[in-house]
Amino acid sequence: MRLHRLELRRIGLELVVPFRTSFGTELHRDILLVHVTTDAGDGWGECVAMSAPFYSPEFVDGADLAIRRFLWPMLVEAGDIAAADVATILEPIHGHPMAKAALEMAILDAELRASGTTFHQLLGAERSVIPSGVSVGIFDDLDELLAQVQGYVDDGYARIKLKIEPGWDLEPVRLVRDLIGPEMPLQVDANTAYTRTDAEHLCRLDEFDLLLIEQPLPEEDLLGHAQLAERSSTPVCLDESIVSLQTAEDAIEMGAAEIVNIKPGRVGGYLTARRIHDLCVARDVPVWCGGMVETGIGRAANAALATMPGFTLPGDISASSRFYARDIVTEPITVTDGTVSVPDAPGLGFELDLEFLDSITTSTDFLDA
Ligand SMILES: CC(=O)N[C@@H](Cc1ccc2ccccc2c1)C(=O)O
Ligand SMILES: [Mg+2]
Repeated sequence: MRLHRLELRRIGLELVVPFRTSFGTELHRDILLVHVTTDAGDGWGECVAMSAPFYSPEFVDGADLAIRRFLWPMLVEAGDIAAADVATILEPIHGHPMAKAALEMAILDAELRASGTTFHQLLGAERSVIPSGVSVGIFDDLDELLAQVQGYVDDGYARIKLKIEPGWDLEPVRLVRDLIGPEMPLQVDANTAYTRTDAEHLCRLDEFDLLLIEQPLPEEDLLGHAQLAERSSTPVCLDESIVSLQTAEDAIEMGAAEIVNIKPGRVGGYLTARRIHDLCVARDVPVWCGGMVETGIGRAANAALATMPGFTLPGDISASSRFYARDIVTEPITVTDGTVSVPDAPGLGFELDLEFLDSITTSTDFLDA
């Protein structure tokens, strides 16, 4: 297809509850959406970069500039392209996976809509519902945490994930395990907050029968994660460390990743995410779909991806209402009996509520091919 125009649209959304992790507290999302117009129709993508580089090196203003200065001109220069070509065309640019993923997403959405295909049909997936997990932040006090967790249990989520950090780990996990009982799946996510010297302390989480411990150490520390995996009976799962197919392969080879959290934005796009899924299936490594507090655009695409067979663990594809009072799509994602129904609209699986979208738009800019 031939690219005609790119719209860079920034929107602002308040979170229904502050979302606190080991790297900070989010109250508001400043989100970059990309809208591509082509000779075959148009498509939308969502950039999952946060406002500041506390989760990974990218941030929304940087992604915006990388798209304007480098990524969009390279795609235009390439002429007649398909979504499957985007990652290769953008290969010369180091990093910026979330910016790249947003553009690939928009082109993929346009391609799928033009052919009347849904994303999960393209992926060849059999499932039409997926188990839904929820990510629970850090709170000022334990009572608030337990009230929030009880609410999600009542909502019927299939799995609880707790954010932890030094000073907020063993006790909250113990209390939540007592609250939800021994059967309910429970896992933790440290977002790189610990160091290798915390290994013995982290092994004390083994008593709570967790599904996994997610990214306890810094993203560069594959060896440290492999050493922890040796000592801990709780499987080690990587998130921030897995930035490409290569790092996924190396992490698995080193024993640093017993489970992988797949996030299309973090690895440069949905098509690379699919390849990482295929690698993990070949290596018998369970995967699940992580979340980046997406709008219904990313949420729909993630739900389709999570229908693939290797996604054997509940992901962080929660209901839109977990984070937002109102979503920008006409069919917000909802959770019923612990599952999300995979959207079956053509394209990535959403239609935009353009009136609401316009009401929360903070800037719009157009780049012609
Ligand atoms: C659902 C979940 O825990 N996501 C990330 C961390 C995270 C947390 C907060 C965020 C706020 C704004 C944008 C991205 C964010 C990502 C994770 O798995 O590590
Ligand atoms: Mg994580």
